[in-house]
Amino acid sequence: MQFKLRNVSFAYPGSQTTKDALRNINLTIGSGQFVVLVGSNGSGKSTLVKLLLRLYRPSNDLDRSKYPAPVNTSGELLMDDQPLSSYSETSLRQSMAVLSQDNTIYPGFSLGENIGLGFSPLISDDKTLQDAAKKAGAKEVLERMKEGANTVLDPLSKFYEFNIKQQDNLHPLKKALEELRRPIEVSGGEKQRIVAARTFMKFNSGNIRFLAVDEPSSALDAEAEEFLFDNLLKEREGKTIVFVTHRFGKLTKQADLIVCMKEGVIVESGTHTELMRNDGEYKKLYNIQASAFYTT
Ligand SMILES: Nc1ncnc2c1ncn2[C@@H]1O[C@H](COP(=O)(O)OP(=O)(O)OP(=O)(O)O)[C@@H](O)[C@H]1O
Repeated sequence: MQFKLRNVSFAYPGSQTTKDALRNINLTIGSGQFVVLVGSNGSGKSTLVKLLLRLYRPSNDLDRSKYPAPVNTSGELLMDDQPLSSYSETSLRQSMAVLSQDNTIYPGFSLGENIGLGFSPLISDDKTLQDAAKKAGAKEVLERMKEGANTVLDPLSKFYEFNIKQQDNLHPLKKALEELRRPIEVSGGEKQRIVAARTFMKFNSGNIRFLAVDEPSSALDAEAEEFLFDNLLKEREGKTIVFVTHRFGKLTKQADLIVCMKEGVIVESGTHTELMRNDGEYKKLYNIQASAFYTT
């Protein structure tokens, strides 16, 4: 999947900020390229990813008969040389996968189903579920639970008590009720692993041509993060991948293209070696992180 952005500017509807979230973005992402977006907080990385996923659109790219034009947005966004807006929502959702900071576990579904929803035709296929869980580091989470993949964190059930006196703590049904009401808690990092497994499950459709990864690892420990990122890159097989990260080093060194953003504009782009030769923003950010590991 190839993307071309031509003079794309974008402001969030109703935004109170003085500058647009993206300004005059010109960028080509080649088919099968691994692109890493870096830059300081608020520089527009997530907004750019949301435009590629068509969660928002620049106004020239909209069918104006259907949408009122939002202010301050303009430009052209092409996917495989056609306006992104010309593709059906369904075909886009089927060909794109996203892993973001959102770690929603759907209530009423078991952990296994939460993973399986990534590709519902195989939701009951235990081997595929376990494989997806393993690649995301979620296997240990399932193994830790008494009921494994059948664990439901929030069953969305209501329980009523009749004829059990409040003060009768010895009543056997009272104890059973308390057990039923107790929510099952998992940590933020464990939730992120389950959600990541859902993305690996989605790859089973065989239709994914674009993967967007937007800082999904804020709650993961360093080992889990490296394991997840390595496994995501193993799924590359011709997919175009755009990765948003604040961590420099391993990922940026492997990238075909690093796009460095600041205050809504692209300030530099190139490979790690090229950008380290420039005395620009990327080198500055890289050196700040690297200095934390220097010995004094
Ligand atoms: N939903 C929104 N409504 C209004 N303004 C928004 C919204 N989301 C982001 N912004 C603004 O758009 C700008 C770009 O935000 P964006 O989230 O794209 O930055 P980012 O580079 O991904 O930041 P971070 O590294 O902190 O995740 C910021 O000024 C931000 O405040």
